Amino acid sequence: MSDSLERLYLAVLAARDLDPATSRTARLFQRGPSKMAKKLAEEAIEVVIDAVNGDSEAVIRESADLLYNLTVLWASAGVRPEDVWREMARREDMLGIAEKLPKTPMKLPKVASPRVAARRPIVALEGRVARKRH
Ligand SMILES: N=c1c2ncn([C@@H]3O[C@H](COP(=O)(O)OP(=O)(O)OP(=O)(O)O)[C@@H](O)[C@H]3O)c2ncn1[C@@H]1O[C@H](COP(=O)(O)O)[C@@H](O)[C@H]1O
Repeated sequence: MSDSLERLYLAVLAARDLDPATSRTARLFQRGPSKMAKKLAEEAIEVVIDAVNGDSEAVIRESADLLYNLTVLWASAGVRPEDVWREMARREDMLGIAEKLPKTPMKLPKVASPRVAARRPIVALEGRVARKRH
C-alpha cells in the first residue's frame, strides 16, 4: 500500500502546478489548505457513513478518495509519506503495531535506541484486548 501512496504523492506533487481548470489537484492547491482539509474531512465522513451502512464497496471507493485528499494535504503541509512510515515504525518498535502512544506525556526516544532497534516480538495482550471489549 505504501508504494501506491508514494506513487500517488509524487503524482500529486507533479499536478500541483498544472492548470486548475483541468486538474483537481492544482485546483485544490490554488484554493489552499482549508479547502483541502474540508475535502479530507468530507471524505472521512463518507467512509464512516458507508461503513455504518455496511456498504463495503462504497467504503473502498471513498477510502481511495480519502487517501487521495490526505496525500494532497500532506504535500501542502510539507509532509512526505516516508515521514509517516517512520513515525509508524517508531510506534511499532515501542508499543507493537497499530498501538497509539499513551495520552499521558511519555518521554520516548526520538529514534529507536539500539536496545529497541531489534524489534520486540508483537504479542497480543489478551488481557488488555479483553478489557477493551467490555
Ligand atoms: N487519485 C486521484 C483521485 N482520487 C479521487 N479523486 C477525485 O476526488 C474527488 C473526490 O470525490 P468527491 O465526490 O468528494 O468529489 P466530487 O463531489 O466529485 O467533486 P467536488 O465536490 O470535490 O468538487 C473525485 O472527484 C475524484 O475524481 C482524485 N483525483 C485525482 N487523483 C490522482 O491525482 C493525480 C493528479 O490528477 P489531477 O488532479 O486530475 O491532475 C493523478 O494521479 C490522479 O489519478
